Amino acid sequence: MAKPLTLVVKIGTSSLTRSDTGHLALSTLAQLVETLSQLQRQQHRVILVSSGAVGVGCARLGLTERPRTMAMKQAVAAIGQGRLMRVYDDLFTSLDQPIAQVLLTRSDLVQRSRYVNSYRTFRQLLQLGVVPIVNENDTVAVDELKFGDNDTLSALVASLVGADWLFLLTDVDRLYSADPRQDPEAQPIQLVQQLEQLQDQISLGDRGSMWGTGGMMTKIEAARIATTAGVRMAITEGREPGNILKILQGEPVGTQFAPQSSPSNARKRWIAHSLIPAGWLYLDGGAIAAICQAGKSLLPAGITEVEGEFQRQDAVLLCDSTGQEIARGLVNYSHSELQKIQGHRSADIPKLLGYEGPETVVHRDNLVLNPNAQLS
Ligand SMILES: Nc1ncnc2c1ncn2[C@@H]1O[C@H](COP(=O)(O)OP(=O)(O)O)[C@@H](O)[C@H]1O
Ligand SMILES: N[C@@H](CCC(=O)OP(=O)(O)O)C(=O)O
Repeated sequence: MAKPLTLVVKIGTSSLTRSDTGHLALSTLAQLVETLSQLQRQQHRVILVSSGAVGVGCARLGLTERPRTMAMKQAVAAIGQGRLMRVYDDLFTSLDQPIAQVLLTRSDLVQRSRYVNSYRTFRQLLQLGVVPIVNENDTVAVDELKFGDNDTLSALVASLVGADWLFLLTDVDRLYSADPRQDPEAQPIQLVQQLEQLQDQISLGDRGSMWGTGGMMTKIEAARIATTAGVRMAITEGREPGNILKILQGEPVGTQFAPQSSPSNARKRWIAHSLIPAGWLYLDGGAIAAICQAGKSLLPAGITEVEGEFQRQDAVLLCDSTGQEIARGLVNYSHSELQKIQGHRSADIPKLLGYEGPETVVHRDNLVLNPNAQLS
């Protein structure tokens, strides 16, 4: 038997619902459930990230377009999520496959203790042979702390659990050089080895289908998060969930994205992808060489400028003089402390602050090089 893999599968609203009526696409859902149950029986660990709460809620209320206000979106999602889970439970139960509902907000992945807790819950569910079904907790999420779209959420979940594969099921069969709905000349893209090369090859329509959010833009962002966390990714047709099996057998179906790095440790993945940076530290050439080439920690002497308001242990971006991101990490000093010690030797910290502090501003264990390098 093939080695058991951890697989995250995301299905978008455009595949779950019929664009003509807004009703659930039951045959797609049934095939998806069959495919995931089969993978589970083959000992793979499967997580489903399912959109659709807003779409299903709208259909329930007979709304003909996506709600615009936050309160309406949250109310509609509350209506749709329960109905969606009921359909999943009926379908999975008929194949004897237990499921669980996991609703996450961005803050669950920002705070270290909640991130670790979420990881433990996923691990336990997978050990129990359960398929967790994940969605954003739309009903309580606030604008500043929203994933915003489930492409990003699914990539962060894949990074959290250290998945082998992330599959994005959508209403086009793959990524094209341009939106195929608008450009009949759009060329299919089969394999993406390096995300930065993609930038010159494609143009992305700025919106998705009528009910989807984000279009291809958020799928490319998901690819950046997943592949830099060492996860392989594929974009494929949602109406053909069996494509997942074909891709796992090595068939060139959909668009596949090679991992950009070997998987880093879980703490570094958290720093790189889950945290929301609160400030910027601009570095001189010596500091950049020390952290990039020699793998050293960041010392106050190499900082030329501090921007933003942040506290100790917040996440910050480390940039060169042009603002280009070099790395990101957890900072040992607040912005006001750093303004006093920037450009100085570590030995002078007690004199400048009036109290002892760590020698490093960002310790190398809390520093991740170039998490965004692929798109910069
Ligand atoms: N370069 C591109 N290649 C393929 N599809 C694209 C591209 N640019 C934009 N799109 C659009 O993205 C849509 C899928 O995104 P979206 O509607 O958000 O799906 P989902 O609900 O699955 O997240 C497609 O229907 C397609 O029209
Ligand atoms: N959390 C929202 C999904 C948001 C979203 O990303 O939708 P989609 O682009 O269809 O995957 C919902 O359940 O309706």
